[in-house]
Amino acid sequence: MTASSRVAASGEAASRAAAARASVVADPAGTLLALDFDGTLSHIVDDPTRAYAHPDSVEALGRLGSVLGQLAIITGRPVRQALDLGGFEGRAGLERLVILGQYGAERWDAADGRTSEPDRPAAVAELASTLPDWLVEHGAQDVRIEDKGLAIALHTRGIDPRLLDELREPVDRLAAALGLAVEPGRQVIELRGLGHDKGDALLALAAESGARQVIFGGDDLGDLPAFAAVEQLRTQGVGGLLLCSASAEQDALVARADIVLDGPDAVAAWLQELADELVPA
Ligand SMILES: O=P(O)(O)OC[C@H]1O[C@H](O[C@H]2O[C@H](CO)[C@@H](O)[C@H](O)[C@H]2O)[C@H](O)[C@@H](O)[C@@H]1O
Repeated sequence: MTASSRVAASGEAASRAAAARASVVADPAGTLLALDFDGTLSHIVDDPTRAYAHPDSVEALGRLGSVLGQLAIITGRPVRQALDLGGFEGRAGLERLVILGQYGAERWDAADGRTSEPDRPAAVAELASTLPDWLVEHGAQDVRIEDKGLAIALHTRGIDPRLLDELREPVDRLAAALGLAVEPGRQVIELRGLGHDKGDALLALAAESGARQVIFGGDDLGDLPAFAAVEQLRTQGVGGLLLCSASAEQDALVARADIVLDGPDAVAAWLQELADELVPA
């Protein structure tokens, strides 16, 4: 335990964390480690194109990848962005990394370097063409649009924080009219295709990899379905360890986490400790 990390308050969470960690150490090959990207592996920054993964986390993942059964990044980012910002491609130890992008709609396998992705939904294309005018009509012309192909994110970081709340109802109506899902996050609301989330993505990968224990770490609302997936797996006899990368912006994951870490620096320190334990120098 480092000075920058702390176990969640409840004794139950602490003993679950200790038991899950012992299972991981005893059976690394049966372990799936899956992590969110923004706010967990990378610090939150104003410019989404500059949210690089913490180098200590990437280094630790490279070591863990040689002993754990499966490593995964499960992110709202398109796979290509996660690869560019993470520096994962071609890195030693990450030969079996899987990236599940856009909340599980896209998949990239390091093993063959291939990406599978669905076509852009027609509703997202329609949204893209009407959104600039719609934002002006709603007094939100300063909102920054991030078009991710399968989804469109509306960023309010650096703008009056009340705008996000004010936009919520109109965005809900817009999404319902187009048949899109709304994905709220840290100073962002996304509109994306229906029918998948990080929980579905994690459950499918856990089944595919035959994981006997699953570690998942995240920081934001979009990670809650993955938390629920780990809770579900526990009821089926699969070990589960939930990490929260905590922030002043979002506390929804704290009460459900086994270990609460003070943001991406503490996540990196936790991964380094696990790598030191599992892969001694
Ligand atoms: O699932 P994630 O990996 O956590 O991705 C969720 C969204 O993250 C990005 O936005 C967030 O990070 C930005 C960079 O630090 C920050 O500027 C923004 O305020 C945050 O909401 C990304 O831009 C989105 O596309 C992701 O879906």
